[in-house]
Amino acid sequence: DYHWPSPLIDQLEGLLYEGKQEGLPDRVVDLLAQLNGCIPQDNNGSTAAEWIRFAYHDMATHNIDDGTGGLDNSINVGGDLEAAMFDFIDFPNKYLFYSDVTAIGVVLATVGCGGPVVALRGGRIDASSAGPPGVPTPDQSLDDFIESFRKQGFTQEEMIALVACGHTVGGVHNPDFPTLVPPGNIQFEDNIVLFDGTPQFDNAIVTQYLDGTTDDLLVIGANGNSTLSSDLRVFSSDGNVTMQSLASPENFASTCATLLGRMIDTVPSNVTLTDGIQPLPVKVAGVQLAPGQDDTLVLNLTLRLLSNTARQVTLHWADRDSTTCASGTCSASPTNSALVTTPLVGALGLSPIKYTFSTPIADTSIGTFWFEVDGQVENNGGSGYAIEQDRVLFVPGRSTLGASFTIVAAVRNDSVPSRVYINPYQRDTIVIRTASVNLTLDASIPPAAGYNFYSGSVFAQDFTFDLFAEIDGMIYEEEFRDTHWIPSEFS
Ligand code: HEM
Repeated sequence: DYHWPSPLIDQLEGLLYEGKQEGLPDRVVDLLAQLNGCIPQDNNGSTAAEWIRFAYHDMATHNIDDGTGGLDNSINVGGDLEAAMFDFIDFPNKYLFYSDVTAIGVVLATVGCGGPVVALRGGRIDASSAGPPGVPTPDQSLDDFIESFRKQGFTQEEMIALVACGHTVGGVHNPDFPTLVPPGNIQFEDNIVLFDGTPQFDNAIVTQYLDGTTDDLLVIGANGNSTLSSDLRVFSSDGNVTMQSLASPENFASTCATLLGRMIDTVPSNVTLTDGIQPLPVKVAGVQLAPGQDDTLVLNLTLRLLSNTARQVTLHWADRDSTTCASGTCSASPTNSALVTTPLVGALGLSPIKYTFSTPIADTSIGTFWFEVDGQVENNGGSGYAIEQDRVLFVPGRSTLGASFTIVAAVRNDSVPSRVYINPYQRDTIVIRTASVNLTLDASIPPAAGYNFYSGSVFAQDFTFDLFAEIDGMIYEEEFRDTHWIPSEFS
């Protein structure tokens, strides 16, 4: 029973399977670019390692005895140093909680570094208060580690494996552990010593430990001092039985997929996660109806199919106020198609194709659309895909970003709105909801296709937004528009 995906699943699925960037912090988006997030930048570590460690630290507040804590973003409320990952408290956008974004970070970091596919569920809820301290520190005893991991829900063997899975990426940084790592000599660089000889997510952390070639400073310590040798205490705690089993790359990959999955699914007992998020077989995104450059409306959208074989794809639509197109006689072909390639779809053996449509609509307006794929109708389970309203529309083709930051909206000219405005969500390394911005009638753009144009300036370059018009006491809305749709800037 498939409908338009819910915003949450749409967001998570879109990010996972398409590399869609809507509304997500650049630090997540970084992970989408193959390996960019995996290779340490200068000597400052890698984004992938940061996410995996951050997620573990957030989750480490879980207490299996009373069901409290877990992956709930309490790390950002508690003022932990790690909070630099999201350095203010706000929602990335109105659909996603930070803790789901953190879970995505783990999935993308792992697969982006060549590791296994960790299953993702959605539905985490961000905490509003700090959790108890729970993160192990390297000077603690083995008994303390075993008790910490028991509280987090892991056995001793699972502890050994989970630490190995985490410490296959990243390393020890000079500013944090100056007794282990000397300072670098380049300004603004940390100096980092990787836990193993490869930045990738592989079992070199295990094999180098077993064969005695490890550079892991949490194993070898510094100057014969083993106070901070937590990895040594953990890895050797069962006589190396677990580490030996992880010397098999296949076992390492499958164990890490399971344990990292459990790590990100560790949530307070009152939170219920969704089922595992799978790629939708048919996915429609970026739907935008808007007046074009002449006197017609243009429908823009993308259709993503999972199959990697090129298909015959046709878009059909039915008009909003008449029946001229009702039987599907109004149709168009894609203007473009492209393979979707991300580390995740690659690891899953998928190579989806995304079809782009940009179609002038000769008739008044449209109400629904659907597709024909190799002669088969794809109509969203029978209902078609609805254009909910056409009274207020974002006009990417007339909006400009850069010097003027102008967002243009079209409002049907059979009414006068009392207010047209947007709520922007700025996307940077952080994502922040900024104040509403009013759009006012813009006389410099002549009316077209039955619409008047409204515009307003936003002092941000890169954001998503919701667009509203108040007309005769009703509020009409276009949700989740994206400055990336503005062709002059982002084509
Ligand atoms: C006994 C438990 C653990 C201890 C004592 C421990 C300790 C440490 C220490 C001292 C560092 C170096 C941090 C720095 O220099 O800033 C580190 C880094 C790291 N830890 Fe752990 N850790 C433990 C468990 C875990 C677990 C379970 C994970 C995830 C599954 C994990 C993931 C990481 C990652 C990815 C880094 C590298 C971060 C970077 O390079 O920026 N750790 N850990």
